[in-house]
Amino acid sequence: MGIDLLVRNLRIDLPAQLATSSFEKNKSPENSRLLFSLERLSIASGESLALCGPSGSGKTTLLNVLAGLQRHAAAKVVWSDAHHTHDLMQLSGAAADRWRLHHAGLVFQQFEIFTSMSALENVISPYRFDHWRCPQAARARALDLLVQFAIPATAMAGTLSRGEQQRVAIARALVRLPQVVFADEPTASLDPATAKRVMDVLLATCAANAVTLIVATHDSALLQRFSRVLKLQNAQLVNA
Ligand SMILES: Nc1ncnc2c1ncn2[C@@H]1O[C@H](COP(=O)(O)OP(=O)(O)OP(=O)(O)O)[C@@H](O)[C@H]1O
Repeated sequence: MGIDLLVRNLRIDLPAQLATSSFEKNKSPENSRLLFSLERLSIASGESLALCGPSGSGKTTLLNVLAGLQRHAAAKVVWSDAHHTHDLMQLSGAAADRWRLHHAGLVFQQFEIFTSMSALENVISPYRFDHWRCPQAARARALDLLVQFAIPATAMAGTLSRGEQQRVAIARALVRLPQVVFADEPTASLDPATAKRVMDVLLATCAANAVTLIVATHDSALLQRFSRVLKLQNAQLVNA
C-alpha cells in the first residue's frame, strides 16, 4: 500500500545568531534569516527523490520536517494512504513517534545505532519498540540485508567501522519495509564502489516494495539514479 505526501506553506526561519544573550532579540523577525520556503511539494507513493544543495542549504532540516521530527505550525505536512491521512505538524509528539514507527524508516547522518548491540540486534531493533514482535520473515530479511551489505550479523556494532555502521543503519531503516524511507547522506562514509552497491540495494528494495525513498545527498554521482532530483538553492526548492 503506497503513501503520498503533500507539503504546503513551509517556511523555515533561523535565528541570525545562534549564540545571543538576548532571547527577545532572537524572536524578532529582523533578526532571523530565511533558510528556505516552499509553497507546495507533492511526492507520489513509490517515488525515489534526491534532495541536493550546498552544505547548510537545509537538506537535513527539510528531511526532519518531512518526517515530523521538526514542527512548523503554519505548515502542512500531510501523508496519506488509502485509509489514513496524517498532518505531522498537527500530531502530538507521541502520535508522531507512532506514525514513524509504523510508516517510516530513518537513516540519520550520525547513524544513531546501538553500539553495545550486535549488527543483527540493531537491524531488528525497530521491533523492540513494537512489543518485540519480530516475525521470522523480518529476521530473515535482516540477515539477508546484512549479507548484501557484507556485515557479520553477530559483530558488535561498536566494533564496526563508520562505513559498516552506516550500512547497519540503512538495513535497520529497510527491515520493516516501511511506506517511506528518509535517508540523510546514506553514502557519506562509503567509498564509491561500496556506495554504489549500497544504493543498488536501497533503490531496489524500495522499488520492489513501493517504498517512497527520500534521500539528502551531496554525492552528484548518485543523482541520476533517482526518479526525481530537487535542489535547495537561493532558499527555494527547485527541479535540478
Ligand atoms: N536548531 C537550529 N537552530 C538554528 N540553526 C540551525 C538549527 N539547525 C540547523 N540550523 C542551521 O540551518 C542551516 C541548515 O542546516 P542543515 O543541517 O539542514 O543543512 P544541510 O543542507 O543538511 O547541510 P549539510 O549538507 O552540511 O549536512 C545551517 O546553517 C545550520 O546551522
